[in-house]
Order: sequence, then C-alpha cells, then structure tokens
Amino acid sequence: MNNLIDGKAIANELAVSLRQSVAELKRSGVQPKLAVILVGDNSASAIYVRNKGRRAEELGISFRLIHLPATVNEAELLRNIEQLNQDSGVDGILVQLPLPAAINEETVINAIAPEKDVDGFSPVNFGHLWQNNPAIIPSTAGGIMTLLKAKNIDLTGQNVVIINRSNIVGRPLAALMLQQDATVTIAHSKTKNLPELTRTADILVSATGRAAFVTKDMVHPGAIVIDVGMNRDEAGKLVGDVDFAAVSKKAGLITPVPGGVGPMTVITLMQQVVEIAKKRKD
Ligand SMILES: Nc1nc(=O)c2c([nH]1)NC[C@@H]1CN(c3ccc(C(=O)N[C@@H](CCC(=O)O)C(=O)O)cc3)C=[N+]21
Repeated sequence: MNNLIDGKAIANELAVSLRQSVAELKRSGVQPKLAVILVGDNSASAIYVRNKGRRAEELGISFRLIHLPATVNEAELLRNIEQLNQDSGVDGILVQLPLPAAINEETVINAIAPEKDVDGFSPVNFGHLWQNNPAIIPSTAGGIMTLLKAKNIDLTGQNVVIINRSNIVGRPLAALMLQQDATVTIAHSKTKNLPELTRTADILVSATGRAAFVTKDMVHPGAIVIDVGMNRDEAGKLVGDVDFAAVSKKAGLITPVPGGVGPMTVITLMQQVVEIAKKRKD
C-alpha cells in the first residue's frame, strides 16, 4: 500500500535538522527547555507525556515534568505556572489536557505567559492565528500542515471537511488551512447529514474520539484522509477514528494510527520549543 502517509518517518526526518538547531543553540549558551505539568493519573495522558519526554531527550531539549496529584487545587496549579513563567531557563510551558473537572481549563491556560505558551492555546496566540499572523500554533494542527507539505499537497481551492470544533484541533487547523486558500468546513455533532458533507471533501480530517466513526461510504474515492483519533479498541490496541481496513482501499492518501498524526504533534511541539529558545538571543 503506497497511499500511506508515514508520520513517524516524516517526524524522524524533521528530528535530524532539529537536533542540529538544538546543538547550535547550546553552543551559543542556550539550553532549550520544555516544562510539562501533568495533573492526576490519566493513563493516556501519561503515555503522551512520556512520548514527549523521550523525543525531547533525544533532541537534546531539557524536559521537566511536574506531576501534581489529581486532588491539587486550582490555586496551587496556578502557583506552579507562575513559577515557570518567571523562570528564565524555561522556554515552553505545557499543561497536559484534560484537567480534572474541579479545575477550570480556561483559567489555567490563560495563566501561561503567551510567549511560553508552546501549545498555542492562549487567547493571544489564538488571536494571532485567526488574524492570519500565526505565532505559536497548536501542535496537532501544525503537525498536520507539515505532513501535507511533506507530501507536496497544495491546499489552494481544496474542499476540506474537519470533523472537530475544539480549540485544540479543529479551529486552529481550519485557520491554518484557510490561510493556504482551502475551502474549509467544520463539522460537529449537530451537523446535518454528515456523510453527504464528508463525501464532498478532497481532504477529510477526523478527530471525534470514536473508533470506526469514518466509514468508507463517507469518503470520496481518492480523497486524502487525516485521522486524528486516539481510541482504544476492545483489545486495548490504539486505533484512530477511521475504519482503516476499508477506507484505506478507497482513499488517495491516508494517515495510520499509530504512526500518523501523533508523532507529528510531538515533533511540532519540539520545533516550537526551539523557536521560542532562539528568541532568547534576540
Ligand atoms: N496541552 C496539551 N497539549 C497536547 O499536545 C496534548 C494534550 N494537551 N492532551 C492530549 C493530546 C494528545 N496528544 C498526543 C501526543 C502524542 C501522541 C503520540 O505520540 N502518538 C503515537 C503513539 C501513542 C501511543 O503509543 O499510545 C502515535 O500516534 O503513533 C498522541 C497524542 C497531545 N495532546
């Protein structure tokens, strides 16, 4: 099957030059550093954070994990963020989502200094993105753009349907694709006649969190299918949103799970840590 987009391989290629950028920064006396705050013991979050730590270490980026108990109160979490905001040795701050229900995610995200908000979730970075002047962008959306670029896909005039309206994936991805002259539709749980809509897509992106949500009748032959889903099947195996066996026979290009968007998210995060660290020299 040669219609597979190998996100892992693309991420590994990008890692080569990124490692050089880190080495160069170190020679000039700057040690790039990412701080991650993980609250509680969500097993999926623990895996994602571990993957980020591994990649950082391999690139020569310092990685500080602050693991707080699920019972931590908001004020305590905000104090931790404030400390990282003040620490001139920290370039990027990431608070792993989701947070426990007792904590207001918006309050927490807004507490991160925008220039260290490596996720691009803060209102300032979000605003820059929608003003068509992106600064720090959400990693999953950025990673998908890099993946399409690596495959020489021109978005001009393409019909894109994104099944996800979150601030983390759907909205930032829509902004980035619009910037490259795609015609973007954001679909969600209230969208009428979804299969009819998705069949109009030249590029279909799904991030619903439901295994086998995207079936082959929803996909136009030859379409590009980007699977952002991270689900566990009955056997506990990681699967995406797309019925991969059937849809991969129909799609022009398709990303697998694992090995598609996930590794691109992580490498994009690291690229942004390095970009922020470069600013220390300005
Ligand atoms: N503040 C914040 N920023 C995030 O960027 C963020 C977050 N919260 N919360 C959760 C999502 C999810 N996410 C992933 C990261 C790596 C993989 C990844 O490495 N996936 C691998 C394998 C995963 C595995 O081994 O289970 C793959 O798809 O091949 C996936 C998903 C980042 N997120």
